[in-house]
Amino acid sequence: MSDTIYALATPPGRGAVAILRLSGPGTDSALSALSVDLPEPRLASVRTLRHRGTALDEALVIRFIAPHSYTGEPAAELHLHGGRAVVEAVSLALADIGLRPAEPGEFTRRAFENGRMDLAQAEAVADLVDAETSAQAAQALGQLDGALSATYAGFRRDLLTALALVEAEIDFPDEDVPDHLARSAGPVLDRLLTDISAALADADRGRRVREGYRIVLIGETNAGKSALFNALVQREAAIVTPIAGTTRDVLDADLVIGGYAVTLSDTAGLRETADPVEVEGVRRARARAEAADLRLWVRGPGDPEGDASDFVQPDDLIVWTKSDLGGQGKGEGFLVSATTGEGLDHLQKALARRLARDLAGADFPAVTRERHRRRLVEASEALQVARARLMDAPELAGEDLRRAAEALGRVTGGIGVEDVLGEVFSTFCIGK
Ligand SMILES: Nc1nc2c(c(=O)[nH]1)N(C=O)[C@@H](CNc1ccc(C(=O)N[C@@H](CCC(=O)O)C(=O)O)cc1)CN2
Ligand SMILES: Nc1nc2c(ncn2[C@@H]2O[C@H](COP(=O)(O)OP(=O)(O)OP(=O)(O)O)[C@@H](O)[C@H]2O)c(=O)[nH]1
Ligand SMILES: [Mg+2]
Repeated sequence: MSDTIYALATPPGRGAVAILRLSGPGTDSALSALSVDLPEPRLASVRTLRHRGTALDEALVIRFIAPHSYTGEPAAELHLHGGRAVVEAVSLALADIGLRPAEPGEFTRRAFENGRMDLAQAEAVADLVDAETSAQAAQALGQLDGALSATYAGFRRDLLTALALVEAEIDFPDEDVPDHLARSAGPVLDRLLTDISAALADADRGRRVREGYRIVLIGETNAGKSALFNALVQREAAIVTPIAGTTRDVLDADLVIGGYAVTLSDTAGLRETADPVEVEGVRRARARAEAADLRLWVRGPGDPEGDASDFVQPDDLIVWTKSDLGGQGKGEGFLVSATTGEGLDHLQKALARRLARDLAGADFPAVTRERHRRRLVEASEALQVARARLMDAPELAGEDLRRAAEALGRVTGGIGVEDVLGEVFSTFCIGK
């Protein structure tokens, strides 16, 4: 049996109301120990909390009985007056009564362990608490609602159908014509492989929403990258001087464009140089540009005509700077001035359109974390091996399918292959 835990559910410090949350089998006795006459479950009730003869607060108490609580255990919330002394006194009283301060994430961990939510939903709780943009919140809420879990449940259903067919072939090999397996399990596996490849091809979308879309400013020294960076983040974050080679480190700033989280990076200007500090800066600039989701190729009026194919990609955007100096730009791209602000609005709108193009999708992404992507890759690899062995070595194919099922199962956690196989097999007739 688990112990009974407590934690402050609201931010630390002074506030109008502070909420202490309790969960575990000792919840009701803890309430009684605070001389609370137990309220009706789920009915907010005002009670005076006392400990060792002293009144601590007049609190709003909500009591939950198992399994109808967030954790699935007996639980309670103490809505206190949000003064530091009140919170401190009630916390000390709970510890004195024998409750233990919760570890980070422990309430949600208990909810997971008690089957109130799966692993992907538990991750969604963390994402929702961390969400700072509307897109992050919407994605986390969808995942909490089970959208990601449903995708994996679909994959597993197809996989287990194929596995059941393979197992049937192994158990009753003589009853079928030789190409039975290829005809029955083959198409199921092919469709699943196609669906998983599509999910992997789309794997960046969920990650870009959750972690932020990475935009990197890249170009020659003195092109005006740092001035543009400052204009976009609306503060003097980067040093701007007329000296070529001013920026050496990569400078990151978080911003929100069109409801999406963006990490914008300013980098060292690209040039051949003997200065070892700048050489390292240029190396970092290139590495960042390569890893980015979008590069803005920043070009000054005096920049040489260059072939940028080793650091920009076809879908990247070109920004011509210093339009106030009379330059018109030398081709396609956006014409801006960090000094006057000309063209910035236009550029920002184009960025918002690009974000919407890359991040908005009709379907909920199958991947919002690297962990999900790795499991999908694992499953896809095992499935390809299984597909190739289906005819000649059904026993081995069966093992590969189990490996794939396990990889997929780990995304949402908990469900063993055997459990679900039992479910699938129960719909089959004997001898079929
Ligand atoms: N005060 C408060 N606000 C909160 C939470 C909380 O725990 N306390 N939440 C926590 O993060 C979120 C809400 N999530 C919750 C999910 C389930 C249950 C719960 O008690 N479920 C029961 C009863 C459902 C019902 O009302 O019918 C159940 O599922 O059986 C409570 C909160 C956001 N707001
Ligand atoms: N008139 C004008 N000058 C600009 C503009 N943007 C940048 N400059 C000037 O151009 C020079 C170089 O600007 P930076 O932003 O430091 O250029 P950079 O690309 O970051 O250069 P490195 O860090 O050396 O790679 C500075 O003197 C800026 O004041 C602009 O829009 N208009
Ligand atoms: Mg710079």
